[in-house]
Amino acid sequence: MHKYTIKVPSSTSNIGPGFDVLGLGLKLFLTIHVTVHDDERPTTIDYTDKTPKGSVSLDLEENLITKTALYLARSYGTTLPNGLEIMVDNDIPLGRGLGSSGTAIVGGVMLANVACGLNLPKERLLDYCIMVEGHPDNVAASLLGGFVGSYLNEKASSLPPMKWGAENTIKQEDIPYKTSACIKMKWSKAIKVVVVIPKYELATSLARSVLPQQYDRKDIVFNLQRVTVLTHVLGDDVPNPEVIYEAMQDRIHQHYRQKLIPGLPEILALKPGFMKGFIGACMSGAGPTVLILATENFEAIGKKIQEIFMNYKDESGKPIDSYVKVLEVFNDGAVVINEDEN
Ligand SMILES: Nc1ncnc2c1ncn2[C@@H]1O[C@H](COP(=O)(O)OP(=O)(O)OP(=O)(O)O)[C@@H](O)[C@H]1O
Ligand SMILES: N[C@@H](CCO)C(=O)O
Repeated sequence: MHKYTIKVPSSTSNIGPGFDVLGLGLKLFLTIHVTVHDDERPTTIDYTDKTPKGSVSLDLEENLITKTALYLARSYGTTLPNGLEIMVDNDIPLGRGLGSSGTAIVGGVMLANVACGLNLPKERLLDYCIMVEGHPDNVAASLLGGFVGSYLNEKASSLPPMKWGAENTIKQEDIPYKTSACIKMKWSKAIKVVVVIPKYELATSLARSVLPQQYDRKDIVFNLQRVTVLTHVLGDDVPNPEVIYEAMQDRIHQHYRQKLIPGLPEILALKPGFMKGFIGACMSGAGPTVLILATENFEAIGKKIQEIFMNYKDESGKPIDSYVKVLEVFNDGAVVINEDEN
């Protein structure tokens, strides 16, 4: 019997105007403990108490980690072996905009890569992650770590949605190579991330469904200008809050999604100077979590955003409760740690 652990960082994405482009790995992890037994017992997956019972399926064909692993394995003509005892310890809240689905997908490809002895490079694993997730921002940040920008090449963006299950297996040679280009960019050590996480879920699929199919040219140019400037100024050793704040503005997604996140318009309107250390606020991924960039005073800023959320009501008519996390950027991406041979 031997053991190994797969550790995958969560991510935030978009960071304002960088819709489906920008991602940032964060020190909040999905940890997958794998015990490889020497017998042919059926492979199983389970979760620690951090994941509410019933919130995820334990069926290997339904669970996002294991079904992603099966998707990769089957494309290479193999499958997950028997004898695996998988225990998942997840610190990332589901459906909150912290890339939980992206980390599960990355965890799944890393699992198949080790369990099936595929030994594929991360560049190839990313192709599979993008086939599953459909957009590169979260999975690139969780797989590679750090502050990343990605584009999908024409092949990837014109592919039909992938289908689950053995009957829909696609051979690996038919899964496009290099579906995206990813670059890691500098993130200023002076800029910390505060996330305020409402206690309700917002499915990314719903948050994407409210976006328009077409945009005015002026809105596209508005975002292009800002995402270009933003990717540079977030690397400045001495951040300029006024420039970063303006570069964080967006006209592609946040405006259309604010009806799904009560309180968001008031939070997005907060400007540098509203509190010491505050730079700007935006949605984290598809929400409902709010991402705040700040240089100091992190807990106090988070508390103020919590108070704003409390002035609004959720679907049940109750004040919106939330919790605050101050998170460091994680630069190393997903890793496999071999435990001692028993
Ligand atoms: N560790 C996990 N194990 C199994 N399934 C998971 C795991 N993490 C996420 N999922 C699946 O992904 C769903 C959440 O994905 P969704 O894209 O809606 O939100 P998110 O990824 O948390 O937020 P965002 O994509 O905006 O960052 C969960 O409801 C669950 O079905
Ligand atoms: N860019 C994606 C991130 C969600 O994971 C979106 O905003 O829908």
